[in-house]
Amino acid sequence: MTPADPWPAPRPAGPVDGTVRVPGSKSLTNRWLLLAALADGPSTLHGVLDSRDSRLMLQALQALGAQVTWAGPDTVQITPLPHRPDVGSVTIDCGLAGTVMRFIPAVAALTTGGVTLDGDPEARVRPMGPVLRALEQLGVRIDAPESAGPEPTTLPITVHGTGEVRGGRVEIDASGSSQFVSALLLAAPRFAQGLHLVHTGRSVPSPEHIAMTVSVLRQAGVEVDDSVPGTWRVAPGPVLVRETTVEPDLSNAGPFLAAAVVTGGTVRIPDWPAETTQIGDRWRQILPRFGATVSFEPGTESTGTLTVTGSIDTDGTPTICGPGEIAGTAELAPTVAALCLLADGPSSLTGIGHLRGHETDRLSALATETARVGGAVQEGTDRLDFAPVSRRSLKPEVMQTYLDHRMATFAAVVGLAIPEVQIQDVATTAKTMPDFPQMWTALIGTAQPGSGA
Ligand SMILES: O=C(O)C1=C[C@@H](OP(=O)(O)O)[C@@H](O)[C@H](O)C1
Ligand SMILES: C=C(OP(=O)(O)O)C(=O)O
Repeated sequence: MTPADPWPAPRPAGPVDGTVRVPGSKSLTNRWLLLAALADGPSTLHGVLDSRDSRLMLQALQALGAQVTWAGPDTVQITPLPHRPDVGSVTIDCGLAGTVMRFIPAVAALTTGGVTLDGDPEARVRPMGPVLRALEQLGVRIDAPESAGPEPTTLPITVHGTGEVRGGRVEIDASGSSQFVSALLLAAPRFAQGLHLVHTGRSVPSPEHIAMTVSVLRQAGVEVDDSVPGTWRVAPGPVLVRETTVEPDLSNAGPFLAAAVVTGGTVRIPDWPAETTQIGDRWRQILPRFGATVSFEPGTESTGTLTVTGSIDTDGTPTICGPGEIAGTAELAPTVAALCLLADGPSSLTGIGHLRGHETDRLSALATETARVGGAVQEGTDRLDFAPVSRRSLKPEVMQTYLDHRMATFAAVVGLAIPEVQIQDVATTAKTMPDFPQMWTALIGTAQPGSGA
């Protein structure tokens, strides 16, 4: 069902009390799909996310010669790319998916033909230079329209694969995105000499996502040495996926957990992995800083239920502590920012400059939307500093989402505390969570009248 546009953000009648099953992780889905396409035999993946980004990844891998069958709503069977497939001249739509536009060029280099990658207009400003320069250092020819100059840094590009990538040592500056590193590591077992990747810049953002890449490669039997900080060595060799299950998306669990904090209610997320490389596991440390109680109850051997309960004042009003400084939240930043906007004390999100290269310039978008509803924030080059304002002074507005799924969920969390907020283009959440409007409405519907948000 197409949601209304603008969409009236549901307002809870009191504290929410619900259990939310979140779909598969975007980052794990797209890594497993890619590895299955490079594997030595067919694979079956369970818990696969069905969203715009994962469909784009599947279509890209199919264009490069993989065979894909949906065997259930979240189960996909994949027959890998043949050896050196001749794909002719193909165009791949990357949409606005960082994982597709950054991860696919190295896979395209393993085919023969001309593979053109393009995407949404907003994708054409997302940085990709370091991935392209690295592939060139490894002997891959890449070209782009003349207007892009001799060293293209953005879409559209064409990869002219020869069916083989030499591999070996390569240096890149990955301070703009961890995806530059992940992109090269994921295809590296199929490079003739494997890969010795050295990062030369400032720190790499989202280190959790690189740890995730290393972890999935190891689970697929690939030898990876990450013992030297800023350096990764991947041995050439077979990729063995066979059968695996994707964990739920803990980043996308964030807005639902935040609803417990904002309303002083309780939200449970089942199937939470006991151990994970997902950055969303940091909710366990982040949410207590806003006054919430977080508990984990083991269920199966490897998963349990995460429960978050927001804090309530003596007079029954939900309270959100000002957490002070929170560093390096990466893709969690928009949800954390919504809590900072509503918090009773000051807070700063630091080390998030690279969010300017996400689906939109998220620092600027978060600052603009915070100010739109009457929140107080200062935008720095790589930080946001929030000052507390009274909830009563916040204004109902139509919040803009900039084609960014996490700006839509940011607005939904803010909309819990301000009557009559509307969200422009909530459907943009289809990038990673197509059912968000229904799931959100169902959770907010669990709120019972009483002390309210
Ligand atoms: O590899 C991945 O799956 C991702 C890496 C991160 O990118 P950045 O390092 O650009 O933040 C993250 O923010 C993005 O949502 C997904
Ligand atoms: C930055 C994000 O996505 P992408 O994979 O497109 O980089 C995100 O989901 O927050």
